[in-house]
Amino acid sequence: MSSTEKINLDSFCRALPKVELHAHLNGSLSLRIMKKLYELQHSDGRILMDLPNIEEPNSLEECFQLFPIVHSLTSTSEAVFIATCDMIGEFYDDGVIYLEVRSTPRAVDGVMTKKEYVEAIIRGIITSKNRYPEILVKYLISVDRMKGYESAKQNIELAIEMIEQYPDYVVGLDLSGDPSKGSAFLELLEKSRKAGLKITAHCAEVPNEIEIMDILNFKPDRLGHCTCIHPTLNGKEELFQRLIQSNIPIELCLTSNIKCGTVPSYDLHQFKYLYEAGHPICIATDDKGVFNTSLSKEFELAARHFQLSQDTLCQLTINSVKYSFASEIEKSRLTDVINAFRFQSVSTVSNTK
Ligand SMILES: CNc1ncnc2c1ncn2[C@@H]1O[C@H](COP(=O)(O)O)[C@@H](O)[C@H]1O
Ligand SMILES: [Zn+2]
Repeated sequence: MSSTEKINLDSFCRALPKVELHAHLNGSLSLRIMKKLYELQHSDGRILMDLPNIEEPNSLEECFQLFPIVHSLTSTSEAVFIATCDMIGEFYDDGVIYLEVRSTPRAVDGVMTKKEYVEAIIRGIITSKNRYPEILVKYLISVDRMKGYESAKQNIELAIEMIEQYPDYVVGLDLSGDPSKGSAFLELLEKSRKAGLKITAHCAEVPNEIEIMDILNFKPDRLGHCTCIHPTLNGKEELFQRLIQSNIPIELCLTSNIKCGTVPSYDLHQFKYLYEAGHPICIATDDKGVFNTSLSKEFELAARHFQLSQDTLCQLTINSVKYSFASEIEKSRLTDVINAFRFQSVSTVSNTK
């Protein structure tokens, strides 16, 4: 690729109206936002720990060591609110028109309850509607597989309460957390499905055939990663075929998998096999702060490594709208925005020929 082609792809990916379906709030905080939150703690005289040098992780283990550092900066309702607003602002600046942010309710003794944590995020989303009217934001409440049954139950009950109170904002549930630990709590997730919450589950970030089959049989609305399923990535052909038959849309986060070391190189990412099989997929960031990426960069990487045309990138974004947890009216409006861009960019290309 020549440098002019690279610049063209860069600016196309930035201009493309994008849809982000897999972003963890605390993992998405850039160094700039972390420094701002740190200064805030400092000025309040509430320093919990010094902000260490945040190095990019080289493994899943190193990645999971970073989250407690970020969590120490979002340990009050006010900090969670600011983090939410600023993170939405960064996605907006990157050309994202629809964002589903996910986050695990966290209580801090004597400072914040799980409900206050969730309400701070919702307040952040509502406030951002005025600041950034062109981006529509929804919230998925996360269950951390590592934190045990009681915590999972609390989060799910809270999610059920919140979808009743804030149906425009809280739309789903996310199963996440260190994939090498804990449990998927599928029987609890069933309860939230009955309450109308959509479900997305991290699946197969590490090899675990039994759990992968359990998750596929549970049929979440979407899946995250699905890395160790293809035979070239520590999976098996039967598992891959079972995944393809499920037709469940998969959120793919290229840089996250490379930096966590679960995929050896971009060219060998499961994107290739799923895209070639015509499986429903979407491009997402996972933790744009921790992995120092952006949704535009992820689109650019996918385009470069899998030879995707600009029109295919538009189509992938339109597909993401389809797999989102937005309402049908919202989906129709978002699709119109992307189609308008697609039409305009096609006519610009033909006019310059
Ligand atoms: C890299 N791959 C991943 N796999 C699984 N879970 C992940 C993750 N990246 C992030 N999280 C989950 O998101 C939390 C941070 O955001 P919140 O505090 O919820 O906003 C992490 O503690 C973990 O539970
Ligand atoms: Zn994730």
